[in-house]
Amino acid sequence: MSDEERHDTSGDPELTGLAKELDAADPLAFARDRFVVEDDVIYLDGNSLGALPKAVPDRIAQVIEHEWGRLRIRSWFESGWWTAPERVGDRIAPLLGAAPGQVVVGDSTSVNLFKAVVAAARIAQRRDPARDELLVDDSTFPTDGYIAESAARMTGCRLRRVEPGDVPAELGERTALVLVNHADYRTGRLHDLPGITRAAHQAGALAVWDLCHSAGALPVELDRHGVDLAVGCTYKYLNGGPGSPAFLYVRAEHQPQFDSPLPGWHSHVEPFAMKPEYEAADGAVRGRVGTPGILSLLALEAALDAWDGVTVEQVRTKSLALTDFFLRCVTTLLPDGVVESVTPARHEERGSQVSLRCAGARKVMDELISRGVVGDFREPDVLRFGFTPLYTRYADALRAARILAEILA
Ligand SMILES: Cc1ncc(COP(=O)(O)O)c(C=O)c1O
Ligand SMILES: Nc1c(O)cccc1C(=O)C[C@H](N)C(=O)O
Repeated sequence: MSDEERHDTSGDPELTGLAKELDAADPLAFARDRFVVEDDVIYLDGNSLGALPKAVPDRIAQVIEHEWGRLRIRSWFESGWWTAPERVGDRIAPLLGAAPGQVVVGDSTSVNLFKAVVAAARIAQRRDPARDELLVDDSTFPTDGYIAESAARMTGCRLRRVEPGDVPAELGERTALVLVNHADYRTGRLHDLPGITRAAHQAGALAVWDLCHSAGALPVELDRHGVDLAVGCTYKYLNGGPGSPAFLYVRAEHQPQFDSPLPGWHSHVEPFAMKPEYEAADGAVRGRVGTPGILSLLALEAALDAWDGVTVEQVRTKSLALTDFFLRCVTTLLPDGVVESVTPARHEERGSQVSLRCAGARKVMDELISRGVVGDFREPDVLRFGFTPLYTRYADALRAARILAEILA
């Protein structure tokens, strides 16, 4: 008898058998070994901070000892530090459905949001000076709203918060841009990126997307859907580490008009000429500002090795299967009515997390964490469980649901 069966106190051996079958047939099972994960902790918080990829510590030790310790200043060019923002951008690009040369990595998501929103407003206003309205997702992660508010003031616009589903109806001839979170951080709802982008274009506006909760979790297909600008963090499903640099996507056709509100010297056409006059470089480089945090950037680059031989389509298939299975376990094992899923059941509307509303959610999450199930609590009453297909097993989903059932029994 296996450990799992011996501990099968749920009275539901069917779920145990199913988890075992699903794990045995999982084409991504091999990827778990690429991460530092323990068998006695179920980590369902990769949508906040991804687990540590095993390739990172050795690579960072080498960068510190050799590139920084010995080569020192020479590493900017001899070790490829200078071009790392574009190089790492091109590593991430296929996961976003972007052709090379459109993604640059550096700064935080908040800073990239600022660049993207101001630059998009400037592009829209250059086409039509009467465009003075920014539409922002009213359920957005707060930083986007704060930044957009400031960007609106800077560009002489006014900000209007609208529900993502209402964006098509709310667009008008004064709309400069819409800014929407692809997946809602609280509920895990996936918004209609192709439809909202299309509607924005039909109204003559630009579409800017925050991909923090979708990059590395599902196919985004930025080029195919005509997205204008996008940003996202790399410390969630891309596992780049705490504070790892964010990415900025500027569609190739907009790059010549991309007028950065933060035109630092790393975005200059001739940075080492050190001229007083600013002249923007071409291409994705234009999205850079100043000296990037090289250790974090190179940690992210090493972390991306965890994707070798893995497609984002495979990740999406497993993510939906994992979240379906977790929801089934929750429905089967928990007493009726103690939790309510606020994550859409329809696959087209679901990101890679399950959020359950529950009375006393904060205390329940504390208890889950003390019993080795790490998710997080989000105001006001949400238990949030993120599923990272590269290292999460179906058996983990089942065990998490069982422990939740024990707590809520
Ligand atoms: C949708 C979204 N945008 C932005 C951020 C954060 O931005 P930053 O990395 O600048 O803190 C987060 C998470 O922290 C997020 O979930
Ligand atoms: N970015 C974070 C941070 O700097 C500290 C703690 C948590 C985070 C997060 O990523 C929060 C996350 N974006 C969320 O969706 O809630």
